[in-house]
Amino acid sequence: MTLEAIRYRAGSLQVLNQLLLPHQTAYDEIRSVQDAYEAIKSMKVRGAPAIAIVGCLSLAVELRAGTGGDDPVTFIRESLCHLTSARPTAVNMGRAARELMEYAENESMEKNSEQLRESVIAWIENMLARDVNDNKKIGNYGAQHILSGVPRDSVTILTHCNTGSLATAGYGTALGVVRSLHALGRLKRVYCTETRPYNQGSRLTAYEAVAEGIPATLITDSMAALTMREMDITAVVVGADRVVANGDTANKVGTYQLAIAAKHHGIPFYVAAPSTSCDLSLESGRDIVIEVRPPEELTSINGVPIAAPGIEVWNPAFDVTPHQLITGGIITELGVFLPSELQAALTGRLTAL
Ligand SMILES: CSC[C@@H](O)[C@@H](O)C(=O)COP(=O)(O)O
Repeated sequence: MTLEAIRYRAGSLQVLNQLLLPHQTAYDEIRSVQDAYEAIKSMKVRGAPAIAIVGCLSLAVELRAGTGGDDPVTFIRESLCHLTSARPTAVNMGRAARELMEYAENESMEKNSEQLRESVIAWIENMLARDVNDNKKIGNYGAQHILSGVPRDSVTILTHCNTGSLATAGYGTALGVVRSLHALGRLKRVYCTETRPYNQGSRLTAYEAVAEGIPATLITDSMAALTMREMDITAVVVGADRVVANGDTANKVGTYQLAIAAKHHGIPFYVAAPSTSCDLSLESGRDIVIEVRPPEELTSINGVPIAAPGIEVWNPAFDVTPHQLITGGIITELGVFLPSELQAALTGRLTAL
């Protein structure tokens, strides 16, 4: 079974409503940029690559319907600016916006509005295939790197949040590495953290693992250090929302404490992310804007209150793992790099932000 989180046919876009998973499989129609903005903000769609792809595809849908009239460039600029503001930490939407705007402006110099629309739509549609291809390369590089470090037949991975088909155009990043290990017959088991407060691990990663027959065990976030000590974890592999020039990485809150625990237990800690999640314009993780989400995500589950009424809440959605703790490496579609190697490896390959 292949999970299809994003359904796109020319002019029509549907997203799997991840707020309803794992109990209901329902697709929501995205007819406009505003629909996409709301789906991203409310986390019907989430995961750094998927946010950018759905945002841009919604623009393609509107362009195909003729929105923007004789001045598509202005419409594209305003739409991309709006979409980028939905969730600030992941860099992918901002990067896609920058690249697409540059492309649209260049195209507008020699094409009429209709031709410009067509070429911008084609650029956007290409994002889907590119992301899946990149993820498969990440899966392959990551699996080989992890296996090269161990004499064993099979490995045990611990992962966090959801970084699979539901967070990308398909296959996934950190979960893509797990998929590749499984396809090679070398995965003994993956431990997935529940990932409070939004439960991407228990609702989404567990759903993907069960659907595909990947041997997986769910743990609460507070069991991670114990699992590392007791369950012979070979490597911790997580995704990223933004990897900056020195290798510091913003990812789902809880990643930082996993990296500290992995270091304590001598377990290699990997970040798996496409180069589109890297941002060489920021020098260190201190410069990353961390999204703070509504208190209700902590105080209730599916509308049912679980916390003492009146308690104050702090709900940062992400944390930053310092590069010193990323001991295994950063797995990209271009290869696996130590944090200290990343900037040189990507310079000239990424457009400036
Ligand atoms: C391939 S997804 C990588 C990251 O975006 C993922 O680990 C993560 O932090 C997702 O956070 P979310 O808040 O669910 O969008």
